[in-house]
Amino acid sequence: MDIRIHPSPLSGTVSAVPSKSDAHRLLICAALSHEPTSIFIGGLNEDILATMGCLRNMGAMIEKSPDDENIWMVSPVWDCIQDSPVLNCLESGSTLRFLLPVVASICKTPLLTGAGRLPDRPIFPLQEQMEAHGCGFSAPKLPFTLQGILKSGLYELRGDISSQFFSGLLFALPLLDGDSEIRILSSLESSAYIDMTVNALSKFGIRIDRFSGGYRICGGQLYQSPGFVRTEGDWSGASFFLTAGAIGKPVSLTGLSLKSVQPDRSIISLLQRFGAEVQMTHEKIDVFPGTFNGIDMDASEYPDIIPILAIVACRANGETIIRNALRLKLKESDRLTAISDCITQLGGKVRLTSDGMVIAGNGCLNGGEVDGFFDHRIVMSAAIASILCKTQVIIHGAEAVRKSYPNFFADFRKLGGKYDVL
Ligand SMILES: O=C(O)C1=C[C@@H](OP(=O)(O)O)[C@@H](O)[C@H](O)C1
Ligand SMILES: C=C(OP(=O)(O)O)C(=O)O
Repeated sequence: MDIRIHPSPLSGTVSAVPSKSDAHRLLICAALSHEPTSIFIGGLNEDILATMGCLRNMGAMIEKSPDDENIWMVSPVWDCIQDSPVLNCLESGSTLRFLLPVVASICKTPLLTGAGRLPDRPIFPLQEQMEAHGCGFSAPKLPFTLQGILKSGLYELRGDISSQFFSGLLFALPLLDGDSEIRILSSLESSAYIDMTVNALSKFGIRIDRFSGGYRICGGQLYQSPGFVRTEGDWSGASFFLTAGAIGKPVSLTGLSLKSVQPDRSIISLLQRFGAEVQMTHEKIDVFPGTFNGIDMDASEYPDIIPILAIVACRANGETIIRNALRLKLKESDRLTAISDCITQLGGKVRLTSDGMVIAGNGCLNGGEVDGFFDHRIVMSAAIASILCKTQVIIHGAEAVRKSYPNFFADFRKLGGKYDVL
């Protein structure tokens, strides 16, 4: 689907969509519990559906409540566990990397598969450690079958490729006989995503001990359902419209928790560093434009908001430097190449560096035709970039938004955005 946007500022209020990061975690914990759990998820997307589909095939029942279409009733996998389930992770890195160690702990010969760029996204550090702990892979990349139940023990992983390897192990290791330890080799990036996992696990009675070099996990723990849990609003999806408020006219977002541990809540302090004005209450967050100056930022803790921050940088005066961003190459697209291509096509100035990029902002962009790179965050960033453009913006492959935010263009229109589908 190609979309033509006629530039105009956005303004008004939208509600945050549910966080897929939170939903994946709550669904997995619920499926591993010994009692049913009801989960409030205020809307689905393709990645959440991928996790639901995999858990169903492992043996969980996941059904919409007859009383409320946003409540999903999850019955444990244990009631109907399958020996050889097929797990189609679609394009969801989280689904694959979270469920790999989990399914290897409880199913004998699962088959895992995926779509889009997923088979080419790295799993080798996790794979190596799983192989060293009794689990064989039929192939180095998707699709593959696993053989042999995972064993407890000492796991050693680099911390600078994906935090999702750690999250996956933290879901699985409490289920095993015997205690385990995960040691972090190298610096740990995206650490707040692991905090999100530890947080979700604690809601289900699972204890993880953090020490300076890693995590200690007692084996033989039981997931205990809290009965009902609620998925948080998504700071990552909200970052696009919060940015619209910063670079255009005021925008408000509802449904976001100020106490959330989601790393992408950093969008607020980063927009403030650029010069935006932000007012926050428990009900809503209002973002207003300001005088923007370029900043120097480290991308290692919040990789998913870097594409939209690169667009903010085009609005600023002077240079913005983005450092420690190499992990962006390992996402749904090579996001460093994709976002710099988008900025260049729209008439902005950007250059790639050895670990990120430098953007020379001058307040506005021209407009033009951009590729969405089959990547939801690139499509949404390009749509928000149109606010800075003088002429129309055509985005190819705009349907990629369904991965995390299927109603993105409906909310864009609700805020006054003007587009037609070509
Ligand atoms: O744990 C999670 O929910 C996520 C972790 C991050 O991945 P990496 O740790 O691979 O950077 C992030 O990019 C992804 O969108 C979601
Ligand atoms: C990278 C992302 O997700 P995942 O790794 O789960 O595919 C994302 O949503 O930006």
